[in-house]
Amino acid sequence: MVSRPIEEASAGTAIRIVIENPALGSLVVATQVPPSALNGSSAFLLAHPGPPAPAPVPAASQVGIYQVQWALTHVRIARYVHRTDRRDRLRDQETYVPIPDDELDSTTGEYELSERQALRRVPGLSTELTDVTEVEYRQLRLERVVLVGVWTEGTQVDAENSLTELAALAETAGSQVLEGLIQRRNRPDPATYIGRGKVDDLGSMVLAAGADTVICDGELSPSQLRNLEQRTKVKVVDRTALILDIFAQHAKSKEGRAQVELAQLEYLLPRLRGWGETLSRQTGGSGRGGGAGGGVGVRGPGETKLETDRRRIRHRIARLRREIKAMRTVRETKRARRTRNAVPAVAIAGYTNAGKSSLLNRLTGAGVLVEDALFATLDPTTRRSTTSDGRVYTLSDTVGFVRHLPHQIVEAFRSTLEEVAEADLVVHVVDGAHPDPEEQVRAVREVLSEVGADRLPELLVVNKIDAADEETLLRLKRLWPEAVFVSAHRGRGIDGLRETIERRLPRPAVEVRVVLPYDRGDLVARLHRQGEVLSTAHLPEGTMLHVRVNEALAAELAPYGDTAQAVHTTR
Ligand SMILES: Nc1nc2c(ncn2[C@@H]2O[C@H](COP(=O)(O)OP(=O)(O)OP(=O)(O)O)[C@@H](O)[C@H]2O)c(=O)[nH]1
Ligand SMILES: [Mg+2]
Repeated sequence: MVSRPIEEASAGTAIRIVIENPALGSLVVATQVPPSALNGSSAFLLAHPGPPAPAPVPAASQVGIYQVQWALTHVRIARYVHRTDRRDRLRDQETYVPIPDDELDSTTGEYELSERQALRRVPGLSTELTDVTEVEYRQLRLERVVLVGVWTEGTQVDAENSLTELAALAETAGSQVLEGLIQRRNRPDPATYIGRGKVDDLGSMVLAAGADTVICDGELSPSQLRNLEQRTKVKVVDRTALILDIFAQHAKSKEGRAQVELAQLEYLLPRLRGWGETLSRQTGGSGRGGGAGGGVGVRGPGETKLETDRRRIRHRIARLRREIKAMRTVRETKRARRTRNAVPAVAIAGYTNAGKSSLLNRLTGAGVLVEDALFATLDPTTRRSTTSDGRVYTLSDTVGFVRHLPHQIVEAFRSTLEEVAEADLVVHVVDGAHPDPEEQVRAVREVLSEVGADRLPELLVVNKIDAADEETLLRLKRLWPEAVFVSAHRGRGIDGLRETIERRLPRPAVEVRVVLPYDRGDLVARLHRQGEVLSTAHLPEGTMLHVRVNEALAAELAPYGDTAQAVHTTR
C-alpha cells in the first residue's frame, strides 16, 4: 500500500486510516475511498504509525461506514505521511493490514457492500473491555508534564503561587514538571482554555520539552480537553483529574478507596468519550447537512457501547454510595459511643501539607505518616489524649484541604468531612512557611462551611515557625492575635498548644458537689476521666468532689450529693 494525497485516489482505492487520539490510543481502520470523500475535499489521508496502542481502542468493526466517511472528509488529525522510513515502520507493525487493490471489487454499484467488507478487524486491537474502569480511569501515567494556567484575577504572584501548587500536585502524582506557562486572560477560552492562538505555542513547547502530558490549572470542559489534545497531540488533564489521581494513589482504607472511586466516576461520567461518541455525533452533524448519514449509521455500535458504559458506571456509583453509607454507619456507632461517654472530640483540619499529621504525632505520639507530599493523609486517624487533669479527649487527623477542592471529592468524602463537623473544637493548622497562609486559611474555611463545620469553635495554629520568616510571622500575629504559633518539628509551642486545647474543650454542663464513699474509688476515677474536677477534699465519710460533669453522669451521682443545687451552665 502506498500513502498518497487523497486527491490522487480514485473511488475504491484501498486505504488504511489510523485515527489517533492521544487519550485513547490509535485506531486502525481499513477501507476504500468512498466517492464522497473525493468531491473537492482537500483532506489528506494519513498513515501515521502512532505509539503502540497504550490503551485498548475500539475494534475497527465498531466503526460504522459513515464514521469512516466522516473521518475521510473531516480528518484534521490526519497528516499525509510521505517519509518512506515511516512507511517502513508501519509495515513492520503487527497491526498493519495491507489490502491489495485487486482484492476489492471496485464496481461503484457494489461500493457500499465492498466498503463494508473492507472494514477489517485489526488483530491485537480489540477493545472489548472486561472492566470499564480499566480504561476509563486512564490511570494517569504522568511522566513528563507541561503546566498551563490561565490567570484571570489577582496579582501575578497569586498566579505564580497557583502554578507552583499545581507543580507540587503534579510531583506528588509522580510526574516530572518540565515547564510552566501562564496566560493572562479575562476568562478561559471556552474552546481551548488558553487562547486559541496560544495553543500552537503550547504545542511547540510540548514538543521542544519532550513532554507527554499537559496539565491545566482548572477544571476543563470535555470539549476543551478534547480540543487541546487534538492540537497538542499529547494527553491533556485538568487539576481535578490530577487531584483525583493523587487521592487514588493514596487511599488505603476500604472506605477511602470507595470514596475516591466514587469521586472518579462522578468526574468521569460527563466526560466519557469513546470513539462512538465523537464520531457518531460528528456524523450526525454532517448527516443533517448533506443527508449522508442516516439514523442507522449514526447510531453505530460505538454509541451503544458508550451507553452501556454509562449505565455500568451509574450502577457502580449507586453501589459505591450504598457501601459508603454502610461504612459510615459503623463509624457513627463509634462516634455515638464517644458522645455517650462525653468524650470531647478535637479535629485537626487544615490545608494539605500544613503539618497536621506531624502535629498529631507531636501531641499524642500517634506515629501517623508524615510526608512532604500533598494529601499524604486520606484516612482519618483518631487518638486519645488526656488533659493535665486527666480528662480524656480525642484528636483526629483529617484529609487536607486545597484551593478549589474538586466538588466530587467534597461530595465523596462528605462523611469523613462531616466528622470534622461533629467535633467540639477544630484545630485549624496553617503552614506559616507557605507563601500565602491567608489564602490557605480562606480556602480551608470555605470547605469547612461546605460541610457545615464553620460554626464550630476554631483554634488557629500557625505551624512551621522554624521555617517561616519573621516578617510573615509578625504579620500573622497581628492578623490572628488568638492563634497559637508552633513548630511541630522542633516541638516549639507544643505545650502552650496543649494548654490552649484543654482550655477550649467544652466544659461539662453540670456543676455538682458530691461525697463519695471510699469504696467507690471507681467512680472517683471516672469523674477524673470524664468530668472536670474543680476541687477535692477527704472527709471522714468519703471523698468530697466539686466537679463539672455531663447530664448522664450527674444523674448517676444524684444519690451522693445534692444535685438540686447543680448549676447548669452553658458550654
Ligand atoms: N520546617 C517544618 N516542616 C514541618 C513542620 N511540621 C511538618 N513539617 C513538614 O511538612 C510536611 C507535611 O507534613 P504532614 O504532617 O504530612 O502534613 P499534613 O498536613 O498531614 O499533610 P497531608 O496529610 O498531606 O494533608 C512534611 O514534610 C513535614 O516534615 C514544622 O514544624 N517545620
Ligand atoms: Mg497528613
